[in-house]
Amino acid sequence: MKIGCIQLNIGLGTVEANFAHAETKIRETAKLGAEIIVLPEMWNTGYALEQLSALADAEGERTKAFLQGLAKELHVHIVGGSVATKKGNQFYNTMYTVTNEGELAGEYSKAHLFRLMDEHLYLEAGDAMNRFAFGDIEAAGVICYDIRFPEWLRAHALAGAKVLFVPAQWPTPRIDHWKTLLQARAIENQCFVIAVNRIADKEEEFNGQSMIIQPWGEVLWIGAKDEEVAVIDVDFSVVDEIRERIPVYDDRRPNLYSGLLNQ
Ligand SMILES: NC(=O)CCC(=O)C(=O)O
Repeated sequence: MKIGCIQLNIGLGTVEANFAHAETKIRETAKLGAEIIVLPEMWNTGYALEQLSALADAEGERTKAFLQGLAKELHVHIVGGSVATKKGNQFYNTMYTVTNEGELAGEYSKAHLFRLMDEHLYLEAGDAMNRFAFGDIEAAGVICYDIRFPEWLRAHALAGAKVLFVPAQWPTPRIDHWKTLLQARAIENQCFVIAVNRIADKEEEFNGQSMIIQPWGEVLWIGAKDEEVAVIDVDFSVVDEIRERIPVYDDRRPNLYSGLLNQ
């Protein structure tokens, strides 16, 4: 399966330019043969949180139509990163995934809000999981800071996900955390992790280094520190083989610790 990762350069609050740029890059990635395309976090607005009432996508309608139209036309599955949305009177950081037939496969609002970037002051947290499938590929999606919560990713793996998609806006000063956490989540859940970070000219420092990690922890690809489109071939069938080799899921002792986590 060919995975197209787009390390998008996102403008702060420039919604029209961001949509136009995303479209150009999605078309370019599809032309390179990608079968699944992945975008970064909050690509419509960047972290223009103070301007959400003017900029957020009402009920995600524009984003859904945009992604569904391109997915169908280009016959490519899209993990639509995430966008700032307004649902009812509240704002969210929402991921939409669509199949290559243009069907909405998943909708998820970030469950863990990142205080260091003021998300808790402007956004509401989502409270539902994000499991979906692209054909026979069982997948899940979480957003950026969510990767610091291993229980949350484990819950998605226990629900059947074999590939975890992680759109992000992860700043450069903590890029070592990013790399280590992603690798750990892949190894402990025996899943593929496909994580796409953004690029920025202004704002905080964001310099990509997106990653595709296979379930044994091997890094199959790491993105450049600049805007980049990459298409990487992955073989999802190794998940089952690795889960048989070290049967972590059979050896779990949930009775021992699930109560302890519930506090
Ligand atoms: N956008 C985010 O959730 C950033 C998370 C982050 O930087 C972290 O260190 O965690």
